Amino acid sequence: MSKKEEYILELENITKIFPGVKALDDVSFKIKKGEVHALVGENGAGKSTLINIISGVFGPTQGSIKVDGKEEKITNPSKAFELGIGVVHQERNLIDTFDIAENICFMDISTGKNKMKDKKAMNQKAERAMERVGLDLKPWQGIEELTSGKKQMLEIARAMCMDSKVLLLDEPTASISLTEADMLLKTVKQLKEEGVSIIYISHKLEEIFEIADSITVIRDGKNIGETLSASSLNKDKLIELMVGRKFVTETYNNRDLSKEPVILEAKDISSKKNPIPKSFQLKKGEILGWYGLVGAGRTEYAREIIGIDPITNGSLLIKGSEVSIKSYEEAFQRYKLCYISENRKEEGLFLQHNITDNVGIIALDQICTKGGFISYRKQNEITESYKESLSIKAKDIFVETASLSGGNQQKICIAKGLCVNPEIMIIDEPTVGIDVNTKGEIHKLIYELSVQGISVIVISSDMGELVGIADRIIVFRDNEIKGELENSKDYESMSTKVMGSILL
Ligand SMILES: Nc1ncnc2c1ncn2[C@@H]1O[C@H](COP(=O)(O)OP(=O)(O)OP(=O)(O)O)[C@@H](O)[C@H]1O
Repeated sequence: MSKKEEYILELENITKIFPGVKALDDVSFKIKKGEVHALVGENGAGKSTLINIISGVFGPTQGSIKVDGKEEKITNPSKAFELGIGVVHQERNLIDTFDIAENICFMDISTGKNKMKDKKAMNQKAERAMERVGLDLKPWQGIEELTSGKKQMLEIARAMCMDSKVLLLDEPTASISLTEADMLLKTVKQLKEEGVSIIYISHKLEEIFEIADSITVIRDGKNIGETLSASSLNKDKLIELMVGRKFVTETYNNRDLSKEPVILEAKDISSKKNPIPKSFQLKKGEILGWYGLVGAGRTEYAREIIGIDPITNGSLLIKGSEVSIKSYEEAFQRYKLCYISENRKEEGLFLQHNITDNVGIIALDQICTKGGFISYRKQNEITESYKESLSIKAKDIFVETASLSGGNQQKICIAKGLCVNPEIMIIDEPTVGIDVNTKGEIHKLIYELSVQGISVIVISSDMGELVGIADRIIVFRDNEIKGELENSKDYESMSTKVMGSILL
């Protein structure tokens, strides 16, 4: 077989320099037809930059790309589409004013193949695409009301129906349910059988070992060694290659919190949106895990507690006194209760603003002078101190937050939460899309906050995460609390108990 036939995509000596940052430094790898090739590396290693270069979002500073043996200049996304390169980026790329079929057939519309004239054909194409990924929606439905998991699956369906020769998937399972993820992995395997080549990025290493044939490790923008066959590696070895040293998972021992006072208590609270009553207690300095699959109703419950969705029945007590929180502003200003959203890009940060402005907006009461002026000196001092204490990796505090890695963005969200001197923190999916090393750092941070006396609720779909750090775990399913478990810190026995509660 000639080289032209063997490799569908070849990246040669790709370098990308952003102002002040060398995101990629001489990266090369090749991918064969019908191969699943994983790209792994820590947050900020340069994986998404590579995906953006292959899909024509921006060009490389140096280096070349060959598609099917021929050198190509992929100067824009339409060119990538023409070459048979489909992509699902980390950020959602759907148009709210388009219905499902129009979103799925977007490239047909924008390249003039179907100028929305043949709606029936579009609907049929959308139905076939959705069936392929197990989405049971109508093609004429709007997309605004869809959950982020469904939107993600829609983008995957769209990329899959483009008849791509190469499909780029950048963290496709970060915000979808386990069932959806299973379906996605099955579809990836099926596409591979059909001869499609797939570049797959994920921080979930189990997935990598389940589907990848070959793996390229990127560290600080550089290739680490040659492309490796997945079967020659194990998880520990892969982590070592990613982080550049032996990696040891920190363990947090069980604590006796029986004498600590209850800080937050919900007694049978429910709302219009979520009428099933639920109760729990949170002690001072406790880490309480809320486990459940995506869609189990945990975020909705948190929204009731922080005053976004009004509680219609039951009572909420803070330090023993019944409270009625009317807004999130009241939650954090008056009750020192802060919430860190799972959706850091859309709800957690002003992405086009720098780090110090993101922190300053929350710390206004600390940085405003008596005359109402902002003290930028004070604002920068506060931001610098969080940059230091949370080990936020950025050139300086004036860097645009959009350009930072997911892990560093998450730390800025935590810094913003800390600005209100919280007594209670609810952190929703703290490590989605975060690499194994930074995940460890964030767990340590949460543990340290709890040792300082802050009570933390961690909402997570990652059982390993909760078994690692939580003192107790509450299990959610279908908007109900199905169980409450002391954490033995033994993963096997906790999984059995959690699954037992879910199935009850
Ligand atoms: N538009 C940009 N302007 C400036 N710097 C950027 C830009 N995009 C990315 N970077 C920087 O390039 C480097 C690589 O980022 P990239 O997003 O490619 O990493 P990643 O491996 O995909 O990380 P993650 O796993 O968090 O998605 C980082 O230092 C990032 O801050």
